Amino acid sequence: MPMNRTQSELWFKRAQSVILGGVNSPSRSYKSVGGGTPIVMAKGEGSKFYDVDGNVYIDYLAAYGPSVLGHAHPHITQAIERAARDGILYGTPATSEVEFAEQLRAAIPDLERIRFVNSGTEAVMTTIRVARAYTGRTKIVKFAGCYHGHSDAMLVAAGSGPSSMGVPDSAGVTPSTAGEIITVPFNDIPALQEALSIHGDSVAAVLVEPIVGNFGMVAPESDTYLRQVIDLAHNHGALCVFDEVITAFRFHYGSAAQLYNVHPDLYAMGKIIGGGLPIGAYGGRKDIMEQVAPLGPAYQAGTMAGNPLSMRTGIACLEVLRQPGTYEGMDRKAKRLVAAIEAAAKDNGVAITVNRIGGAFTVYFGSHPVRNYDDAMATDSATFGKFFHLLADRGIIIAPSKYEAWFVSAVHTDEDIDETCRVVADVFKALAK
Ligand SMILES: Cc1ncc(COP(=O)(O)O)c(C=O)c1O
Ligand SMILES: NCC(=O)CCC(=O)O
Repeated sequence: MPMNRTQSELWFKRAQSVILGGVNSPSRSYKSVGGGTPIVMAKGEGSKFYDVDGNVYIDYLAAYGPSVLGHAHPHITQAIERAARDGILYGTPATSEVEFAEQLRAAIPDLERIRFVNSGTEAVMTTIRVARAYTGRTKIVKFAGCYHGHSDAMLVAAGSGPSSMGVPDSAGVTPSTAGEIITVPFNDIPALQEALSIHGDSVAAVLVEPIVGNFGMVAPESDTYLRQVIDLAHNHGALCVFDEVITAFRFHYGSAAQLYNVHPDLYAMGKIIGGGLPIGAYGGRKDIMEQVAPLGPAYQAGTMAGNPLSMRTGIACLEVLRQPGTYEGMDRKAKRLVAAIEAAAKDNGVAITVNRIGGAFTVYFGSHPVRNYDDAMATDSATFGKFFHLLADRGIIIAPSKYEAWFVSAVHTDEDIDETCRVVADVFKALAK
């Protein structure tokens, strides 16, 4: 029995007549999966989504990362209720921002000083400004296919949504802004060396997703890669900024930098640390952060920055993530799911490559290893599109793009995984037909 999606169709039609493209973020459209009407959700509870037609789905989209505790987690809901009773926005200093910053620094000691903002975009955008202020230089080295939000400078060779929409280099970005960005392939030290040997004197920062999440999940190829990236930046008088918007608190209670035992100068964060509420944060070395007003000459501000609602929800999220076994559970469940995906693909003669890091993974259609953006682009988009729709029609939600990840959350049950394994077996059978 095909799912009835009549109400989704009606709502999406209504959406398109008032919201541009029917979506508030292009990634939510089905443009890169062969089209179709995006499913309109009515409710989330635990690991499940309920759409406006009453269909139930298991959610591996996790709102593109933040929903590490699933939907309506009681501890999060309670924190929101309590915070709402105390007033959600002060425009003054408040205790919650101090407590939250202390907890983040306790987990990631490199965050000597922190600032809260409202999105990952803002966090990265500001680290760039701070790096420029500190070094007196203008250029930024980024890695092709990494996505760092939608600030002008970051829309050069951007993976994720921009790539999925066919606009990795956005219109509306001035040539002078784009000209400040130097792009090199990920996992390629000689290319970085070459770029820095040409432009090194004018580079303010090398900016990297330490574990990439935006041309799918791609880890550094060697344990020393990130150390080499940082050392090369420093050898040329540049800073190194880690964009940990996806990775912070994703794989363990802390940063990706800690997994590789390295220390970037600045970090950008977002997503998980807000427990589902809007948030971004940046921080790092005290002498660098002191560039920012009121202590220094670089400006960054925000009416909503550090609002008690996001702070107290973030604190509540960290409280749950600290519970023993949380990350082991996500890793174990994702491992089991990936094994089932690989077995189903093999049984049906469908060539796939899966990159998994802990509870996050990407299924690429192709047999070649995916270690950079070019490799990800070379995977089969049409088959991914079919895969996406076959899953959705059987009650499994993942991101509608081959450049994103499945996120197993702390609240996916073993039964969810069992059910997903069954669906996946069926989906690969259908793909092979
Ligand atoms: C690595 C990375 N940096 C920055 C961003 C931008 O964050 P936001 O969408 O909260 O602005 C994202 C995701 O969107 C991301 O994946
Ligand atoms: N990994 C990329 C994103 O999380 C982007 C979400 C969005 O643009 O809606």
